Amino acid sequence: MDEFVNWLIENGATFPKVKFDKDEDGMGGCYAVQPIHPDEIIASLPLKLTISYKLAREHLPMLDLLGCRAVLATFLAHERLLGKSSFYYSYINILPTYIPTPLMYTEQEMSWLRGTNLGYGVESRKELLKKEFDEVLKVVSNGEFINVNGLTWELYLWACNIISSRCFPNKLIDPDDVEVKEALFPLIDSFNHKPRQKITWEIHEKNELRLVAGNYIEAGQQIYNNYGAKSNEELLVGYGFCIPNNPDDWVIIKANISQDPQCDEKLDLLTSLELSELTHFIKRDHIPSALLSQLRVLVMNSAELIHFKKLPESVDNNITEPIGYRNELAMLETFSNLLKMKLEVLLEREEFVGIGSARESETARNCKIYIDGQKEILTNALAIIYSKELIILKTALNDSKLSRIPKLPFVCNKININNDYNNSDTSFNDINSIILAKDDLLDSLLITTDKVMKIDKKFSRAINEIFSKELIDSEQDTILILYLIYESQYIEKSEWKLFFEVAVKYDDSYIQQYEEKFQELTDLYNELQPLVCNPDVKLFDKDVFSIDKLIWSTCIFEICSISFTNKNEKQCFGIAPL
Ligand SMILES: C[S@@+](CC[C@H](N)C(=O)[O-])C[C@H]1O[C@@H](n2cnc3c(N)ncnc32)[C@H](O)[C@@H]1O
Repeated sequence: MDEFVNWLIENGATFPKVKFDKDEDGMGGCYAVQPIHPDEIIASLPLKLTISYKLAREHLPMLDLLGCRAVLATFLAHERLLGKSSFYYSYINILPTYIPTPLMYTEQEMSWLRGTNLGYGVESRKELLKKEFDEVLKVVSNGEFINVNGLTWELYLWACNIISSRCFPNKLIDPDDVEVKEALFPLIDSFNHKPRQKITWEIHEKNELRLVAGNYIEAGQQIYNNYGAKSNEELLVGYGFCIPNNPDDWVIIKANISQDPQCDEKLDLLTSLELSELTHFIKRDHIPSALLSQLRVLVMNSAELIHFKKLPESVDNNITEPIGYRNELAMLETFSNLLKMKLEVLLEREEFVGIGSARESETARNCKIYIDGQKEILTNALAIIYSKELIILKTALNDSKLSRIPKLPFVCNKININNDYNNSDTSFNDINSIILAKDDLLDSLLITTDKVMKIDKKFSRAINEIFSKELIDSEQDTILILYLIYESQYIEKSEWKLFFEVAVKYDDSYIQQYEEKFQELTDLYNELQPLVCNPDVKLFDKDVFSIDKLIWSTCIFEICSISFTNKNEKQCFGIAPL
């Protein structure tokens, strides 16, 4: 370390109140030897000591066609091979020889990341680097500048890890730099990271990089840098460590639309709404509103899609707000299922087995911090979504009690949601009680097979005659389609009188499109007709169960139904009657 300090001082670096030391775990860092005041320069480095991309390229012109990282990594590896004859020897000599990023993990260590986002990405990242290294080798083997035999994959990987764990943006010294490039600043890279630490990096008179304190630092305290608002995933990949309860942590969520039969149409709509970015970052207390907006489009049924696209570009089609109860409930259900799936994979992981060495226990510690953070963010997000679901269900029930039934299809009807909806917090801590409350509200609001079979004995008897017990579960959609026809005969007495009044009058271009499904529905009609009109079953008289009625009820079902998971984890269908 002394040699490094001398090299810095000889070359004009200043850091009068800084001492290099190790903490109780042996990690190197910088400590204040005297109090440091806000705005005081902690350290300054003459830019001639920078290892920049530009410098590396000047020394390695044969790598012209390769990217920034490849050039910088090759330069660093080359300087390390030069040993004492390198100008940077004193600096390279203090660099860690092992940086615990997942790129260096053994198979056993990698197994601890199984099921996480990182677990999927590391191998492909390594392959990419290996290809890049092969390219470098191909190019340098023709020149004399580089000690090709010494340039091993292990050395190249080390250089890549040094760059990811110590680099600063090249933009600092080259503001016109349009690409994202990196540069190494000896000394300035000796400070450890603390999230939200107040500190600034300043270029002085184009020849000096200064680290300036943002707050008071007592003598003896560690002086921290701020590597930026980095998640644990970024910190682990780039730097090989994680921060417990990292306030800048996130979980990455990618909306998957490829299976949707209306994928192209929805992607076009998302593009026109400037919502085509499918990758989102969920934070501890924040779900990006763009993700909710995007999911509203992705869960649209055909009727909602057609009607939404027809709306004039006005406040009416503001997708940043709920566009209808069905759509919103479907969106929240889809989102909560996505979160649950991600969470379950993490909860089902095996515990960290096979920890032997100190290195392994350090890796396991970091992996655990990362995974615990992911679990916590997912659980919080789930709680936020459930609380939104409760609000929307309560509002819907209230509207239904006040007979505020809008026109079909239920899309872009103004929903009066209070401000809590967008600011829903996670102040409750018992997720199970919220699931039960949600289930009760869903049960009160929706028309489900369980419910109609309970309240209508005649219908229930007939359905039990037609369908076996197992089929009643798997054919919930058919049963509800039959129920729509059945109940439309008794509108006056119906519990959902207002809904049926609106539904029987529904006849617009959308229902006409259903004529295209005529053949498919005729087949269904021919299959059902002998069963439902059977005099022993007595569900329908022959004249009631017509093909037109089946077209109408199938259409209403598709417009109004949602699929949801009840408290017993059973997948159910329900008709949202508003
Ligand atoms: C730019 S260096 C910082 C100074 C460093 N300790 C060194 O090796 O000179 C970045 C490395 O320091 C360590 N580091 C920085 N901040 C840390 C933190 N808050 N917790 C744990 N390790 C940290 C990590 O190993 C990281 O790869």
